[in-house]
Amino acid sequence: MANLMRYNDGLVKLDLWIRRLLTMGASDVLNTALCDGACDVVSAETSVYTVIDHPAGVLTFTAASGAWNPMMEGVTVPLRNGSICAALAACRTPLRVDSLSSFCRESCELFQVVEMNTALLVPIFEEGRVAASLTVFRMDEPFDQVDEQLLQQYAHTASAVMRNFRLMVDLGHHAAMLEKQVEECSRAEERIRQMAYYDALTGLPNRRLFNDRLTQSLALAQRQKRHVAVMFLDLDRFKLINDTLGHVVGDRLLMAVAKRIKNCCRREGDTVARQGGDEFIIKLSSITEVKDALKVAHKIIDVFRNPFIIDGHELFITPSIGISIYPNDGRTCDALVKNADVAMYRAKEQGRNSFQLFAPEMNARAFERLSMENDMRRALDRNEFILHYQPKVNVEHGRIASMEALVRWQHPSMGLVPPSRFIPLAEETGLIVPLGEWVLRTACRQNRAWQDAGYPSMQVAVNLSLRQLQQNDLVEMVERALADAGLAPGWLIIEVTESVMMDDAEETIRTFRRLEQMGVRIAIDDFGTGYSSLHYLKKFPVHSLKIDRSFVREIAFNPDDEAIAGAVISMAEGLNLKVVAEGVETVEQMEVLRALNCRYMQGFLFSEPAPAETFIPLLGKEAHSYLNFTKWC
Ligand SMILES: Nc1nc2c(ncn2[C@@H]2O[C@@H]3COP(=O)(O)O[C@H]4[C@@H](O)[C@H](n5cnc6c(=O)[nH]c(N)nc65)O[C@@H]4COP(=O)(O)O[C@H]3[C@H]2O)c(=O)[nH]1
Repeated sequence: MANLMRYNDGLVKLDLWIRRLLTMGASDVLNTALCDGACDVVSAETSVYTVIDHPAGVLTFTAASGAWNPMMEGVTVPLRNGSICAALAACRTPLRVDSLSSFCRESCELFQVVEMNTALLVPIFEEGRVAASLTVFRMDEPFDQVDEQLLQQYAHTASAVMRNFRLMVDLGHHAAMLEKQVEECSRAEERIRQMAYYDALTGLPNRRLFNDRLTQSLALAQRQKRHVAVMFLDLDRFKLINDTLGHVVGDRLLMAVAKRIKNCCRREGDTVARQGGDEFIIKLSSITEVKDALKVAHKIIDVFRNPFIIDGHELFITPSIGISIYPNDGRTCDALVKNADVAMYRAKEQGRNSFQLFAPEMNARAFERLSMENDMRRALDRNEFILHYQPKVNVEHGRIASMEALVRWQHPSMGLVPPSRFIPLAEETGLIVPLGEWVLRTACRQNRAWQDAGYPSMQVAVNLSLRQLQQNDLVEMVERALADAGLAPGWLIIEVTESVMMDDAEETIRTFRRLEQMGVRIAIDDFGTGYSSLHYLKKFPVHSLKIDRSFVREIAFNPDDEAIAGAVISMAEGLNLKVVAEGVETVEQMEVLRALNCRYMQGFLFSEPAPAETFIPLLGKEAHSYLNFTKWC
């Protein structure tokens, strides 16, 4: 009887605690009922997560740094006396089991406490039956880093534990109860561990487990004076595959990629983890010198040479890898991963499908990027951008057929900066939107001014980036720019790369249709470098396509490039599209292209992009006599 009273007393305490949570606000409870005799559980460093499973729903509270906030206000339910089913608490600072146990013993000293590896189970009896159970899980992560799915799994486990308890107690299996319960909880713990430390899609360790292992390897490497390599791997153009072929194919590709990478890193001490999205991180702790890490990087690049066959699609994808080495490139997990990431970006800039070792200058580069971003924000107001124009020539008679406007930045200290150095940053930061509008307006105005000055009328092409294409009011912006410049829409060509077009193909088709209805012409830039989806090509209202420079470069002596260019030209003819070959630098290239029936060409052979003043003579009636190719004309 005394026991029962004590149990009931405990239950009332717990109920009181939860009632206080509901009525007083959590922070007060924190300092009163919950902390009662258990201050070590809740400190400024501690996050606590509580789930009370109730027949009418789940009540959830979160706490970070000691402040409690209701997380899911919508599901707050009133609790009836004695209807508490389960509670769950998670602490940010790793708590030793015995300190948790003392917390429970002290605050609910009358409860029977079952200790497990990382959890405590506190059955709460009422009149000889299990009325509730308090399940306390220990977690090593701050609450805000624990994902929702995992927390739900905890809540689910807590209530499953309680149900089993009730059942077993009801059946009178008191003796076996605790043992079975521990077993059940261990299995649940294993499931939770799997979710907490492994990536659900690929089964690889996740970032959390990776950090744990890296921390251990670094401690060992420090004692043994050895190296540890960290690699940051990002798949090139993965998004394109995801967007064109769908997430199911994308996911399967990631699984296959994970397998191949794992096969390259099989030594003891190697860990391949998924960082998220299409990013992987790798730890190699068995290396004796930097060379060993480079060998592995080579091996990884090599295993990507063969295509991945996913759902009947033959997919080619390449990785970009950045490598940092302990202790030279960093002594902590964060520093090593960050520097490997910086090196990975460098690998991407260098043309993808490659790896880069971290070098301290790269951080200087990151700093340079930051100051460049700041400069760029001011550059528009200061009129530091200028346009250069490059002719597209009709090689049948040597006259300029149209021109392309290419932006440059006249930087006060760096001089003339080419677009390759600032367009990607402008895209990343969103500055491309105002900059792109400036380019469009300036090119339209310039074209109109040349027409007014009596030069032969011709189209001007302007490049459009992904960010601009995603603008809701893009069509209206183009319309306004044309109207303000007084230029008829037919004199404007919008150039968009294949990959940008495919980012959201259906939306692009809608936008292009509206532009086409307005009279604007559309060209596909860098054709052949993206997915070259013929299915879509037919659907896009485009008027011309530009054969990418990479096919033109070796066309005079590489039969494959010649065959590709030939195929593109005949296909374009079939679809009634104009073809422009980009990057024509030599007479030989021009001859091969001409033999393939390509009439329009652009490249240094004819003229480099030039500022408006220098471009004017090319516009004259005698245009061909000003072009470089008069040499062979
Ligand atoms: N090696 C070689 N290169 C040649 C030859 N002929 C022309 N080029 C270069 O090829 C690029 C053609 O432009 P793009 O493919 O649209 O590629 C452009 C375009 O994607 C982007 N870009 C330039 N201006 C703008 C702009 O106003 N807006 C946007 N969104 N992108 C722009 O920057 C890229 C690079 O522009 P540029 O440096 O001006 O580089 C230009 C041009 O200078 C040649 O014979 N040989």
